[in-house]
Amino acid sequence: MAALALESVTRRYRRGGRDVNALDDVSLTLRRGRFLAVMGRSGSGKTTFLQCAAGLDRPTSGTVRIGETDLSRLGEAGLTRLRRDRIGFVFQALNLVPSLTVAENTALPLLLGGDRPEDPAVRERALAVLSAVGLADRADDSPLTLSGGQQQRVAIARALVTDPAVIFADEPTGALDPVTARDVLTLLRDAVDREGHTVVMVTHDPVAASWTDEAVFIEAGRIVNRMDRPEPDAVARTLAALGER
Ligand SMILES: Nc1ncnc2c1ncn2[C@@H]1O[C@H](COP(=O)(O)OP(=O)(O)OP(=O)(O)O)[C@@H](O)[C@H]1O
Repeated sequence: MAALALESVTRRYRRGGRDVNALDDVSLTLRRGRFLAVMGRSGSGKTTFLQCAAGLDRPTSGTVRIGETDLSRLGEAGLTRLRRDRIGFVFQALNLVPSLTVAENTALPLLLGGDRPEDPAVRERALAVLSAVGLADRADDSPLTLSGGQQQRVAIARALVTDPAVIFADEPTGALDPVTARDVLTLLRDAVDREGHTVVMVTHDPVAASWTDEAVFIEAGRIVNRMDRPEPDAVARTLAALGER
């Protein structure tokens, strides 16, 4: 079964007195255990794609499914629960809470879901995912004492903690140096290969895209190209060609 399926998804905005299709009739199916890159120039619709696919925004028309759940059938409370329990988010802005420890930040989706902080299973789960990202020894530190790359690893641990159906990452390496970016991409790749997770990553970077199984290229809200096993040079050429269309 598909982890994520979009069918004819359109998201229309009204801007300056006219309608703009930020997403225009997009269909896409992603199997479980796959790593997808979403690429395109600035303003092409990548963020809108991610927001519609992750239940942060509602399409004007079309359907989005996470597993068997049709998002359009969920009310606001149902969507909030789905985002908390079945989706993992990794953003460029790290969104860690400075007053909580690394372990508490990691466990946050569980705590928001009603698990009790003193429940030993909660800490155990947080430590398990922190050790998967190599940070178990920093569990009781403040995130403020971590480097940017380490903070991004905590964000990945937090995205993994609920064992979500899909992890959405928006430019997760955008603010990192190439070596640290490589560490973060290795973790996402491992989450797919070892744990069978499904990851959707928005990126501008052809090297980051080359860590994925498949890239889709968006232009003016439409998927205009797809590539299996993307290689950096081929991705860079395809991106450059988008600019020339
Ligand atoms: N809330 C909004 N109201 C009106 N227009 C919007 C809104 N959000 C996005 N758009 C428009 O939709 C189009 C796609 O925007 P989107 O943010 O999805 O692009 P993007 O590919 O993520 O860009 P970037 O790489 O710069 O983040 C743009 O033309 C943008 O101006």
